[in-house]
Amino acid sequence: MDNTTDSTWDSLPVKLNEGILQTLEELKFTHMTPVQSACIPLFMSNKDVAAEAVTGSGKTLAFVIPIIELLLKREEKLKKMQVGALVITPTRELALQISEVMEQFIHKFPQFTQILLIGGTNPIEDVEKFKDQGANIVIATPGRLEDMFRRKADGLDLASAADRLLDMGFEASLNTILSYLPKQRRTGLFSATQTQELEKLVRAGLRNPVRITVKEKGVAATAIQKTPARLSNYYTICKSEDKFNNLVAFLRQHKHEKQLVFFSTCACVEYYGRALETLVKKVTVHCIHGKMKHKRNKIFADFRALKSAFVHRCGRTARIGNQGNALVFLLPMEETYVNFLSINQKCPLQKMPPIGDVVDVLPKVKAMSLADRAMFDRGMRAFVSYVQAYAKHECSLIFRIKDLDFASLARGFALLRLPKMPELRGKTFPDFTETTVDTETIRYKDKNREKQRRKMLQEKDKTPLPKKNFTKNKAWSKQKNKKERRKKMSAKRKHDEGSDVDDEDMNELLNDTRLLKKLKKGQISEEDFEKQITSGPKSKHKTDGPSHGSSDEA
Ligand SMILES: Nc1ncnc2c1ncn2[C@@H]1O[C@H](COP(=O)(O)OP(=O)(O)OP(=O)(O)O)[C@@H](O)[C@H]1O
Repeated sequence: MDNTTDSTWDSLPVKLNEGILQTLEELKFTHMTPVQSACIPLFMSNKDVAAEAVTGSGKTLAFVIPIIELLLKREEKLKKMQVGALVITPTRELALQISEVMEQFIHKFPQFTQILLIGGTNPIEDVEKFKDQGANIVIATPGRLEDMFRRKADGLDLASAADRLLDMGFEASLNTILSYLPKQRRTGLFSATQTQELEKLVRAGLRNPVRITVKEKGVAATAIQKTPARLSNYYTICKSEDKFNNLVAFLRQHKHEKQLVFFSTCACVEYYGRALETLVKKVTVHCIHGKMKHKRNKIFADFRALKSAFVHRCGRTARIGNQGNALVFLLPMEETYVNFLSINQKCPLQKMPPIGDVVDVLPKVKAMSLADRAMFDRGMRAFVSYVQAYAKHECSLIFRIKDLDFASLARGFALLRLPKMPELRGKTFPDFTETTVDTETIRYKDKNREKQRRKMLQEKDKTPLPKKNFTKNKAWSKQKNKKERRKKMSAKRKHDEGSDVDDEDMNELLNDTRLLKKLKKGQISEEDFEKQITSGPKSKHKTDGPSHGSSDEA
């Protein structure tokens, strides 16, 4: 094992429980990894620990083992519903993985129970499960945990005896969670990278923590690598409009490997995921993103169960002993990001030779949008979300929204037309050709949805437009009258001291409003409305032309 130290488990200052040693032997984990040899003794001597170690470096056991050891050391035995340890992690997937590792180790200790509290299931079921099976170790995501804390009324008092680890990114709920935890506790914080947010959390949740930074074995202290040694990172440069074509070509050439494809937003996953299902034949595509409520856990389990080699993106990838590759698609103007990653994040990327056999699949994606309005909607949403995410990129010096080629991007998203959004307002895009098809005519494949859309369109047609639009089609001469009358009204206002509108004007205004209301209720026809509203001056200011005054207020 490349990433382990020379130290075996029995070299620890405090001997580990026999049950734990047996499991380690069964797993053939003979030596500790650096993060394990640093953290385990610290927890065992009752210290708080803030550890930063690369992904795949064995952080899970660095807290799972001490959790069990500390629970075993308790003088008072834990009652069934008494929480002795709490593990909080940012994602459901990570929670699931941790609970699997925990399970491997606690099955030798039947006195302990664990419960997984993650989203995607009914919280009531979790409450029932908790009451029924109890749980000494809770592994949770922050949202669900906060929800459970608040259920004190249901007879569940998680807060009374909770303990342990925190993770990043959910500051608000983590602070709430911290407020529920007992002051007397051991706390550890494990992360792959150090951020300011995390630092705040260390200060808020840990007491005089010992800080551990683990560099990979054999890597000089000056060039700490934050990605696992067995993960090779590649990048390729292509224009916005070529990105998806390149991705499809790459996936078609790597059909027999398991891949994780990351997009920048949930909406992009929804859109491109559907397109990939159609375009990369004989491959199962699972879409998974944060806005999915229910299916997420199952999809993740299905994906993990697939048997094939691995090609993955950095992050949850090259585990100890496993090989992983990552490939990132960058725009020409984003190439400086490679330097940034190499210097700031200690994450070097190698340039990959251009992908061969790239074919233009975008017309097929367009055809999908033309065939189903749901796909058309997805494309529009994906584009908008991408632009918004780009605008918010934390590295805005490199990812410059103002330099983004929207026309090329829209072509790459296979859009039929550009959406209306503030970022595009007032700009023209001669390099983007809209479809000649009226996109309003694109139908939903789903019959009910289409029926509903038609109904809504009809209703929209029926709804009277604001009065100013009614006058839009009026004879120009009348419109001119109106303009002049408005001008005079405003001149009159300037003369009038006190009230802007005199009684008669006010009456007219009220009368016009009444007419409009009648029209909206269908009590008069549009024709009658037009007639009455323009039917000669009632005003004392006869020179003003047809009575008016309510057009904008209506
Ligand atoms: N001492 C060890 N010897 C051999 N393999 C180990 C050892 N400790 C952990 N592993 C294995 O290494 C892999 C990575 O460990 P783990 O998931 O804990 O990494 P991690 O640091 O938590 O990564 P991440 O940041 O991605 O969550 C796992 O497959 C685990 O079973």
